[in-house]
Amino acid sequence: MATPHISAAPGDFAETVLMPGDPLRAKFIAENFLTDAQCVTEVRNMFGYTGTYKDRRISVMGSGMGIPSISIYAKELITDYDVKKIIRVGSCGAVDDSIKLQDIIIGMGASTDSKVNRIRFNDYDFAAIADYQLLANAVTAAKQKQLPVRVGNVFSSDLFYTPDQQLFELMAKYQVLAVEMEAAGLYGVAAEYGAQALAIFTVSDHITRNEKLSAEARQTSFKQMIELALDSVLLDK
Ligand SMILES: O=P(O)(O)O[C@H]1O[C@H](CO)[C@@H](O)[C@H]1O
Ligand SMILES: O=c1cc[nH]c(=O)[nH]1
Repeated sequence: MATPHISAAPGDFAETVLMPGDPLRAKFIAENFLTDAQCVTEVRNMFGYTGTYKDRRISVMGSGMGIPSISIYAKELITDYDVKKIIRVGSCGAVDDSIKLQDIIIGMGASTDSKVNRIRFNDYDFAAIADYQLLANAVTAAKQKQLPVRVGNVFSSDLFYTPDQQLFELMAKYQVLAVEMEAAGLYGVAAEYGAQALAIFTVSDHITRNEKLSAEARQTSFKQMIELALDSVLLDK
């Protein structure tokens, strides 16, 4: 049955869904990495597709920007479409000095200034963490490709344009690698509804060094991240 935000029919989604923030990145992934991809939902232009990657049925759907948006789609995919695994494939802004543009980061945990996990966890601190098996598969796939990745803590911010620039120094001091806007919410939803989740990022900006990827470099490095995510799914038996 359709939900308020997803018009797909039962069974239209695969067990695993890759989720970029941008619905056009979902379309790009479906058209360039999956075979026989069918569009299964387009409510609000938040496109979702299901196709095949190396004989494995896989879906890809945009999440929109920010924790409220990904929380809606992730919850409905899990509770109404029987999705078991969600892998966010996003961009991020690095705050750690040792990280460079185009690096790939795997979010082992996600700190946040959002209240969502406190709302669901009786106002206690909830450790928003990746699913261990999905994380281990992504690290194994990266090793097989000889693709260097950084694994660690990211910060899911409610504000893209934060007025508090000192926050970035605090993050770096606490070994947070990068800032993005959804992982802590995704990990909270997965915990609440018994699913598995992981977030992988390409570094598109370096915040403290004020650097940005060119459009061309963004495309190439997203490709590496997407192939890493897809190949990590194949390691899942
Ligand atoms: O590239 P995506 O996946 O959208 O991720 C990042 O980009 C958006 C901000 O520009 C936020 O959604 C942030 O998390
Ligand atoms: O949330 C984000 C994503 C990419 N780059 C940033 O600076 N912030």
